Amino acid sequence: MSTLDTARTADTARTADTARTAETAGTTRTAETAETTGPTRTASAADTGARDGAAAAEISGARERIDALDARIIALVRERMAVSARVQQARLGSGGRRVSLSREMEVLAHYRDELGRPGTALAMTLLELSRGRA
Ligand SMILES: O=C(O)C(=O)C[C@]1(C(=O)O)C=C[C@@H](O)C=C1
Repeated sequence: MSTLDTARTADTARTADTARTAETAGTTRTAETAETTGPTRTASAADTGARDGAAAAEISGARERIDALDARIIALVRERMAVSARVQQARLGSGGRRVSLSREMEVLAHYRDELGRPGTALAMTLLELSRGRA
């Protein structure tokens, strides 16, 4: 099995797991419930940088949502890498090249138009990951 195949198999399993986890987090755990459903303790001011308990609880809840969003983003990045690998294999298998510079310019322009200059950097990182040279 090639490295890409192995990566894809792992990706598929991880994507499904992460999607389920994110879904559960999104539907059952909100900023309001996070502090009461936490494992053993509520957020302290020291953990969050907040100066009172209410702010600490709000920050703690928001951080749980951010963690859930990050898990979904990472799953999507892995899914993107798997789809990109298929495109590259199809092109290489037909005698073409791994890289399509004109398509990369389109992807970069899309992210720049949506997110500005940092969007270009983000797209470059995604392309680097997707080309398998990270
Ligand atoms: O769209 C393609 O032709 C791809 O190969 C996918 C992709 C990408 O990840 O977006 C990856 C490599 C190419 O250089 C261009 C784009």
